[in-house]
Amino acid sequence: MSSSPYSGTVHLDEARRVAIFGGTHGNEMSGVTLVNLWMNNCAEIQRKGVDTKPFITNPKAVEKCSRYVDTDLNRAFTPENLSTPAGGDLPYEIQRAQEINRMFGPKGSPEAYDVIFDLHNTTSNMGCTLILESSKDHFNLQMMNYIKKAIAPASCLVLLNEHPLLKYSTSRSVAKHPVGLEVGPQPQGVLRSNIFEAMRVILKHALDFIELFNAGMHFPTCTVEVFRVADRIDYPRDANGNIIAMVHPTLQDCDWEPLNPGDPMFQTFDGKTIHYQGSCTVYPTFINEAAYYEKQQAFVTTRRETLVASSIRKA
Ligand SMILES: CC(=O)N[C@@H](CC(=O)O)C(=O)O
Ligand SMILES: [Zn+2]
Repeated sequence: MSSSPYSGTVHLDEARRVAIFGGTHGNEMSGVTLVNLWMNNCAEIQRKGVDTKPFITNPKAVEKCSRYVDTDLNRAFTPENLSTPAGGDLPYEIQRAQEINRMFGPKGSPEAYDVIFDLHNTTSNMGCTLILESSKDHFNLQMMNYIKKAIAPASCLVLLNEHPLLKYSTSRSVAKHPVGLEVGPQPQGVLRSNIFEAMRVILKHALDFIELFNAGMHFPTCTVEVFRVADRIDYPRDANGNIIAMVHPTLQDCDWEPLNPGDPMFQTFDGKTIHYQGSCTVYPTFINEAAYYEKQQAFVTTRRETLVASSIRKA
C-alpha cells in the first residue's frame, strides 16, 4: 500500500483471488444453498480479472444441518488453533480451520486470498448486514459504499466488529479483506426466498466492485456509516444460570433502532419489565439470535459512527 502525495489516493493490489464461503454454520441455509448452486454453475459469480472460488467450509455441519459438529468454526481461526500440530484427535472444526488456512491463507501472509465473503443467516430481524473487522481497510470501506449505493433504495447496514474483547477469529479472517454477510430473519434450517435473493444481490454488487477496481477504476474518498460493536448483553438469569426473562416485546425485531436509557429491554415470565440502564443511546442488533443462547448473549449494542474511506485505485 502506498499513498500518492498529490491526490491522497491509496494504491492497493488487485483483488484477483476471491472466495465465497457458505456453510461456516451448517444450518444457515441461504449461504449453503447459494454456494452449492455456484459450485455447480459458476457463471453468475465470474467476473473479468477475478478468480472466484465458492467453497463449503463446514461440510459435516451442513450434512447434519447443525451450526457445528464439535465447536464453532467461526471462532476457530485463532493463532493457537492454527499453529497446533495437526492430528486426528483434534476437534473436527479445528482440523477444518487448519485445512482452510492452508487453502486460503495462511492468515496474515502475502499468499492469503485477497477477499473472502462469508455467508451467514441470522434469526434476528437484521435485514442485510455486511460485517467488517477493521475500520482501516479502505478497500472494504469503498466496497461498502459501492454496495450501499448500488442497492438503494433497499438498504444494507455495516456492522463493524473490532472490539478488542468481543472480536472473534472468523473463517473469513484468513483473507486480506474479510467480509461477512449476515442476512435475516431466517430460521435455522429454513430457506426463505426473500433472504436468499437479498444475499444474492449483495454478492453480485460486491463482485462488480472488485471487477471495476481490478479494471483500474478510481474510487474517490467517501464516508461510510457503520455500527460499531460496543457491548454484549446477556439474558437475566437466576443463580443456577437459567434464563428468567425474554427480550421485551417492544425491543423484539427492532434491530438497529435506537435503545435509550430507561427503555424496556427484557420481560420476566411474571410480566415485569427490565429497563436498559446504559448511559447513552445504543443501536441493538442480533436481537434474540437463536445461536447466541449458548453464548450467553441476548443482543449486542452498537454505536453509530461515520468513517472516512480514502480514495483508492489499483497499484
Ligand atoms: C448468527 C451468526 O452465526 N452470526 C455470525 C456473525 C459473524 O459472522 O461475524 C457468528 O456469530 O459467527
Ligand atoms: Zn452464522
